[in-house]
Amino acid sequence: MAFSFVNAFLSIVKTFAAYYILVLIYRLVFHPLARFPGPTPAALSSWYEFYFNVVKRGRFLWEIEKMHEEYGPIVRINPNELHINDPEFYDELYGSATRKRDKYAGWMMSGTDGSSFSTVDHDHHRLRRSALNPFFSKKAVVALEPMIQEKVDKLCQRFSSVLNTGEIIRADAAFVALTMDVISRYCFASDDDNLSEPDFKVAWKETLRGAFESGALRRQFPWMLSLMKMLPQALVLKINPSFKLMFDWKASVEARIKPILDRTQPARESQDASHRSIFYELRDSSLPPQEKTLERLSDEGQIFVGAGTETTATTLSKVTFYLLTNKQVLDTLRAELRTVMPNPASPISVTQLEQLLYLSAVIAEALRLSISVSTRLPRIATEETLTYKEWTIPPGTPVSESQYFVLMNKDIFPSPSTFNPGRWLNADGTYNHELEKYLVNFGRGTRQCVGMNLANAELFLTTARLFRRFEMELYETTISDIDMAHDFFSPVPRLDSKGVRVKVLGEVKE
Ligand code: HEM
Repeated sequence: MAFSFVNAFLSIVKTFAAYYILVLIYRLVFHPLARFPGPTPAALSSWYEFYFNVVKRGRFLWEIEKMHEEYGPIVRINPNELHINDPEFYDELYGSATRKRDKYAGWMMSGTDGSSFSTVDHDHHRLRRSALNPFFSKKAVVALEPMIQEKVDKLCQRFSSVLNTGEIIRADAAFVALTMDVISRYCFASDDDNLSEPDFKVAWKETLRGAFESGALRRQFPWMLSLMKMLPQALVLKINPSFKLMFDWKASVEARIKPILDRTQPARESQDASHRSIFYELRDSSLPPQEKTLERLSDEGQIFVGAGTETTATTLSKVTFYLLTNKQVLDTLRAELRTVMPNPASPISVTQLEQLLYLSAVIAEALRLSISVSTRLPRIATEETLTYKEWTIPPGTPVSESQYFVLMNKDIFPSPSTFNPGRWLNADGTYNHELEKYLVNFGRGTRQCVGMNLANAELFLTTARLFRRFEMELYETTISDIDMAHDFFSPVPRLDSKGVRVKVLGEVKE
């Protein structure tokens, strides 16, 4: 009996080995992507990417960079995907309302299938997105401004409260608290007031980071998510405790949306306010019932909380670091701010601030260096055959670009690692609008960031009000605390960084 069991086992192993060898031969010789350039190990197996993204933790981006250096602007980065490094091809790849692009299901492993962000099909995405667009128009964000101002007031109070105390503020965590409170209030009409937490609830930053990082693991084992959903949570956590972060995130959003759908929320706090809260409006919208379930809206909510916080907060951390290490830039900025804010605490609106060219240049440059969404963003052209230079791309192939390669392109942005707001201004002092085409942080095409106007409002108001009012210096913070060392979807600096820390020295005199 034992003997036949061993034989059976060996036969299974041999069959699998033979099958796998055939798969490898197919990928290398007969696959539609076989003629595309790239390293053989990447063409053979997705374990190549797994090694760099999971074992080495978010390092595949730099492997892709090396591939482009060796093989040119189009490379096969794994058995099924192509990556292009060409800023001029960006708009073509990301399509438009009429040039349809699906997302790549094999890439969308965020566990939020119901969100607009994770919606694979172009047309289905249009339906979901059309329900969200009105909340993020310029007009809607202007209506939201009093609430954003209130949150920036609170941020300033926290900075003011440590004056003369010697206490250090963890600015990166403060910015996550700010953006988290803003988006939560807008989505759910309530927030956790993270800005009042002594440590700005820095654990949230870790939660988001952990959830983003685990995406690479889920992409390698796509069955993992379905299995996780079937098993009791306690068991999943025993097997892999790192999923706790994702569960916490999901649970916290569900806990906010359920009472809205059940209509058990005590009062619609923002009912009479100038703005509408997103999830109340989605509940009452004309979306079909299957688009209004707790599960689908929780997925949407999870993405709002994730996408609307770390991205903007990272840019504010960059602003802080670069202004505090470039006195001349800070002085020039303050001189410009004085023209619209005669006193450090003068009231100011986003519309007024957006007229300031130097402030606009500082924010554009901080955004550029933020590489906000560092991961590649694959798309599939569904109704046309994409061609790139002499290459005809086989229909159905996921093709991506990465904003990192555009934002750090030395032909477009000479000395790309240098913080130089001046590059956004022409010699005659006007704004260099030609460069804006390459500021791709918010993405392009129909999937472009829905929260762009909100993010800009947060960036302009926070930068102006904080730096017009406070004299600050960095505390034990170096470039390695903000420079991307890992790509976990969003950029992450060295893992033992203690964040961007500042000392508030005083209030600006005039
Ligand atoms: C500096 C700040 C921000 C940057 C750089 C940024 C960047 C991006 C990018 C690149 C995408 C497209 C991802 C893709 O192609 O798959 C995106 C999508 C999205 N962003 Fe932002 N984002 C920022 C702030 C925000 C804010 C404040 C919100 C809050 C509402 C937000 C909500 C979203 C949502 C919901 C999506 C998915 C949109 C869709 O697929 O239709 N983002 N963002």
